[in-house]
Amino acid sequence: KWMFTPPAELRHLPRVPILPLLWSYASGEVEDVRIKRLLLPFANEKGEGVVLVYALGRWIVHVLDHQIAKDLSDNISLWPKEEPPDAMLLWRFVGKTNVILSNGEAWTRHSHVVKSALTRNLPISEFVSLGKKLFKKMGNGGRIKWDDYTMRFTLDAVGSTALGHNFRAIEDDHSPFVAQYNEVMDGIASPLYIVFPKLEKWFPRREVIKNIDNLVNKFQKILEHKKENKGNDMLTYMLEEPGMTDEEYRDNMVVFFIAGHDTTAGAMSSFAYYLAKNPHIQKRAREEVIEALANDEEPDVTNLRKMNYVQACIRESLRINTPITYMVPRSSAQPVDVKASNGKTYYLPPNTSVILNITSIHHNEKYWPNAGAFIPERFFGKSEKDEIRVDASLWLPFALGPRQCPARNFAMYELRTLAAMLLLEWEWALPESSPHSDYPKNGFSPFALSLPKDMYIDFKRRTLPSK
Ligand code: HEM
Repeated sequence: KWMFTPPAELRHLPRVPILPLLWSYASGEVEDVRIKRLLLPFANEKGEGVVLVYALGRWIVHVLDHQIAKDLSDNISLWPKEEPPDAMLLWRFVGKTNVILSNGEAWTRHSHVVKSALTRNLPISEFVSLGKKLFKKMGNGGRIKWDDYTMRFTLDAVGSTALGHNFRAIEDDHSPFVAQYNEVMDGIASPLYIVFPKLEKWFPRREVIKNIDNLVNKFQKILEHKKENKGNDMLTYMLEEPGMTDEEYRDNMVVFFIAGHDTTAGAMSSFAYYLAKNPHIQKRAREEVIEALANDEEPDVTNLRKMNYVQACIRESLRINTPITYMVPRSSAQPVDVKASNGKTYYLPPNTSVILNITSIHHNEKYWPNAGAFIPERFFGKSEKDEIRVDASLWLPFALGPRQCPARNFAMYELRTLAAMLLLEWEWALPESSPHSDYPKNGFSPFALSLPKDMYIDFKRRTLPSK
């Protein structure tokens, strides 16, 4: 028996061959490529709905079958989120009592407050004004590092709509908040400490800890300010819901930042990328925007709803380069037999770490023929007007069941607003010899995010800069 043998209770499960996996880790391959190259072909060849994958010193069950994914997601009391390693510095930043990490009754309480804050208001006009700022910064266009611009846009979007606070990520290249936030996230995500969380105890990183505490303090100050100065933002709405401590309010605000900005930015980068690669799709989407806006100057909830094709392009971007590669591990205290759509059952012993693998479901040829191709028409029925309802267990960028993303409507409108504005005011193409010319190259992420990195795009103005 060697160190890569799974524990006895898991050995009955099909396991992805270890050598190609180790090679993949050693060569720094990103998650989405590894899934499409190793996990998915292995599972499909054997007709398996779950596979065992070795990662970070342990064996984890990945779910690739949509039926199992759905059953697990629907039953959140049987399948709570697993508690991640104690020592991780992430907890110092987000705390443990917030909507994304809690389970059971605590989760119900947090989720109620967060959902009601998110549904009070759809801030489309705020997205429009941030879009204008972004375009002003883009000047006359040229070669732009689009993943950086989308990140600044979504940071300001979540800052202004969630906290009612302007972090000046778009207008100020040296925004102190952006610099500090990035430094903290880079520190937390240091690969060495992710692989060996115990190092955090043995060799505490004082500089990183100081940065985190400073940043948490900033959020605390914003919270105190907000109590006296109510606005039209989620924090104000949350404060109107009783039953949370100051610490819990603050931790949930940090959660909004972490969950809300990279994900949406990645989706926006992918959207522009696929339309750059497919000029005919870009052209058609633009024609739709021009027609839907008609005499309106700006996107609003009514004209955005007329942009079915743009919406399909966004949904297809979220499928093909899904920002959250797979979900946070779940584990059940009880033994469970799970049943795949092909009838196979798998026995999962108590306390097994289970991961729902979104990328693998989005790239399964059985569900999505020609899965590697960007085809917005997948989301239409006979005509563009009759939008089909895709089975929610096959298109799951926002997850499934009670714990799916509470901000999916917010994020979709944020994406639709910027997409419409972009199509109206700009044309864009991928530079010749772009490293992304075959497929979008995502950055390395210890948090299972698949986000295009260093993605330069050439932009050309269609209209005069807005005043
Ligand atoms: C395109 C953008 C987005 C994508 C693809 C996305 C995707 C997801 C996914 C897959 C989950 C489930 C994670 C899991 O259970 O393991 C989730 C949860 C969550 N998301 Fe999003 N999200 C996006 C934008 C946002 C935004 C803008 C916010 C906040 C303003 C947000 C807030 C949250 C929160 C609070 C949760 C935790 C819900 C819970 O555990 O009950 N997300 N998101």
